[in-house]
Parts: sequence; structure tokens; C-alpha cells
Amino acid sequence: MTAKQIVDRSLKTLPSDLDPQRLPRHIAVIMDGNGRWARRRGLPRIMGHPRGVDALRDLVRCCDDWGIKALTVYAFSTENWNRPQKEINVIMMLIEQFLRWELREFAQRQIRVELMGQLQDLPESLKQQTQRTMDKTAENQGMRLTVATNYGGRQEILQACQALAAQVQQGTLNPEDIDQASFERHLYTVGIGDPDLLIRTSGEMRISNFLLWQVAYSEIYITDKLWPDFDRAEMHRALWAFQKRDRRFGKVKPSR
Ligand SMILES: CC(C)=CCC/C(C)=C/CC/C(C)=C/COP(=O)(O)OP(=O)(O)O
Ligand SMILES: C=C(C)CCOP(=O)(O)OP(=O)(O)O
Ligand SMILES: [Mg+2]
Repeated sequence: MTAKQIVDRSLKTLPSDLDPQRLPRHIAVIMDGNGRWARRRGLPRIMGHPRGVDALRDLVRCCDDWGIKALTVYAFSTENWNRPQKEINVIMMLIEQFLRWELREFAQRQIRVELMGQLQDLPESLKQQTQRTMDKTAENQGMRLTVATNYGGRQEILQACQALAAQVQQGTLNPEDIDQASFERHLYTVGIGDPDLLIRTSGEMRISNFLLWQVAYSEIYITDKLWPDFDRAEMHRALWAFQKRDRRFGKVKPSR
């Protein structure tokens, strides 16, 4: 075996200092910093987004190789419509290409892909590709990849409230019976659950309207790396940091 093959193989397996029994089941990622990555190279900021897709492709492979069960990535927020139209078009085109070009790999790896957000407001061709990709991967039994597109946490919570209010109005639900479980059944993440680990790149210390309800007890890992520079070494650091955390969920440890 050549040195390169040895390195390639070692990257494919979970690093030996990580405990496979204590991996986060669900990881969510705010892929931030594409614009700054391009500007730092003297390029127009939209040139960062294709590099962002490359980083996403490798993250999907990495999570699948290392045994992560669910990955949710933030591709376009409800607030991102306020960007220049040219940049919006580039991001929409890249998401559509990603959903089309990766289909073969999704099949090989048995990855089930879904989009979440206000999908009805996306461009027609992206909506069609979304449907095709979701249909073609619906039966896959491996990792679940969810791409948050035209997603806003506040909007998600509001639409859950509207759905519950409609049931109350129809007389099929008592307001007193609304609890966390019934509320969560109306969130996009139904069936995937809350992220155990939330990663944000590019050093910003904020949530930016991502998974507001679901991150209540997520561990948060923020790196200064810009999204296009995010790689397996950084993922290794994020998982290592996660495994060092003491997740208490408001309780105290029995010995304390
Ligand atoms: C699913 C898929 C194929 C996605 C397409 C590519 C991709 C990674 C899109 C994310 C878009 C976005 C708003 C990134 C944040 O960087 P930024 O533009 O906010 O960068 P900045 O903070 O440096 O300005
Ligand atoms: C990664 C995505 C899709 C949205 C969050 O990044 P933004 O760049 O839009 O967030 P802010 O820094 O403006 O809060
Ligand atoms: Mg940004």
C-alpha cells in the first residue's frame, strides 16, 4: 500500500481517540463564511459558495464514514432572501446541482435526503429536483441528510402553532393537551429529533434563526475556520470536544 492509500484509508475510519459509543447521533451545521473565504482571496464573495459545496460533500462522506446517523445543514435562511439577487441565484443553482449530481453517491451510501423549510417558495426547477431527490432516496436506510433551505426557526415555530390552532378550531384538540411532544410533531425535524451537536463555522457566536426549538440542549461547537476550509481534521476536533462535554440536561451528577 502506498503512503497516500494509508492516509486515505485512515481518514475513512473514525479516529481511534474517539469513542464510537458516544458519538452525537444528530449533528447540525451552520455552514458560515463562504463570502469571507472568497473575499480573503480577492475574489467576488459568490465564488466562495461552490467551495462551500465541496466542503459539504466531504462532510456528508465523513459523517457517513464515521457512523453519524443524522446530519442537518443550513443552506439558505428565510433572511438570506435579502442578499443580492445574483448571489441568491447562485446558491439556488448550487443546491439544485448538489441534489442532482450526488444522487448516485446517495444511492451507494444509502443516504436518505430531505429538504426542510418553506419549500413552496423555492424556484420551480429546485422544487422539482427536491421532489425527485426525496423520492429517489426515501427508502434508503442509512444516514439522514436534511438540507435546511428557505428555513427559519421562528417561521417553523409559527407554522407549528398555526397547525395546532387549526386543530383547536376544528374541535379535534384541547388547548390543555398541547405538550412538547404534540408540538414537536409539527416541526420539520419530526422523526430526526434534536441535534446533539451544533457546529458553526467562521467564529460568529450566534444561532441565526436555526433550529431555535431543537437546540435547547445541544452542545455547541464554534470554530474560526471558514466553511470552505472545514475538513475532517476540524470535524475530529468538534467530535473530540463533544466527547469531553458533561451533558447534564439540568440534572446533577449522582455523586455531587
Ligand atoms: C446544500 C448546498 C449545496 C448548499 C450550497 C452552498 C452553501 C454551503 C450554501 C450556504 C449559503 C450561505 C448563506 C453560507 C454562509 O456563508 P456566507 O455567504 O454568509 O459567508 P460570509 O458570512 O463570510 O459572508
Ligand atoms: C448558513 C446559513 C445558510 C445562514 C446563516 O448564515 P448568515 O451569514 O446568513 O447569518 P448571519 O451571520 O447574517 O447571522
Ligand atoms: Mg454569513
